Amino acid sequence: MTTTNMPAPKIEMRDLNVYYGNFHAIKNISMQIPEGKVTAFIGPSGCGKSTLLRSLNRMQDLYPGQRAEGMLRMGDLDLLSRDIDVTELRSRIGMVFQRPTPFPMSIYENVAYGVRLHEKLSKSEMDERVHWALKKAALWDDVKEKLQEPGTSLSGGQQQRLCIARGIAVKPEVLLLDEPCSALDPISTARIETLIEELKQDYTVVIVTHSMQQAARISDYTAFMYLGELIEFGETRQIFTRPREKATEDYITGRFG
Ligand SMILES: Nc1ncnc2c1ncn2[C@@H]1O[C@H](COP(=O)(O)OP(=O)(O)OP(=O)(O)O)[C@@H](O)[C@H]1O
Repeated sequence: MTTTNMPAPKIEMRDLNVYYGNFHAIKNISMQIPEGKVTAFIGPSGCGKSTLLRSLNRMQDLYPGQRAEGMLRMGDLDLLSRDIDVTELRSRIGMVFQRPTPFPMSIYENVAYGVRLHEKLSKSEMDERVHWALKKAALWDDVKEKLQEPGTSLSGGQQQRLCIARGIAVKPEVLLLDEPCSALDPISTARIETLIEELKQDYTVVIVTHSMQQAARISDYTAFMYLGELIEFGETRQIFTRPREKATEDYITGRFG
């Protein structure tokens, strides 16, 4: 499914199907995720948003019995290939989860850990990278005096920003966010939303959200899913003001079901 005047695609999928055993979770989805924009996946619980998101960086491989078929590419890279190096892939397509998941190590190490897996940096280069990522994640001022304290000592909102810092420290091309604000208070949510707006200058962002307001505020493109199908995909402004499908309209106006 494409829309007019769409920016260049970063990730393309065609007739993508994902199964858990016999259960058909993602049904024939075709979509182009635009580069340098924020794309939101919305839809009622169980429609397949997280499954689709996890398929993009093969986090879905961790779910037993799952399989994916169809076409899914980032440039020339076949994202469904058996031969893909998933560790390398996840450094190019990073992910932040619903609940903040800091590693049981210091704030500094939380950010440096992933970088060490992929790059050989000197101590000063690593210090610079950690500083850069924490600043970009709007966390530096909160933690600059206590980088050696455990990541788990931070508040929930700070932990989520730490996870975003960890995600961007490896300089991915795409950042996947699976309901990143669902465990956060409104102030932390607002900070993360501002951060996402800034991140799209450097990254392609895909976010799963249950909040219509959040999708409308921060995304450029929106995909509405229902029962594993992509019902409508387009510019967020169009989806929220002139949806083409009745189901989309019912969902965004809260009349669904
Ligand atoms: N590990 C699994 N094994 C079997 N079925 C699963 C598994 N994970 C998800 N499913 C099923 O796949 C479908 C899509 O689930 P998914 O979590 O992707 O939906 P979602 O739209 O992200 O839901 P929510 O908004 O509630 O998080 C659901 O019917 C769900 O029950």
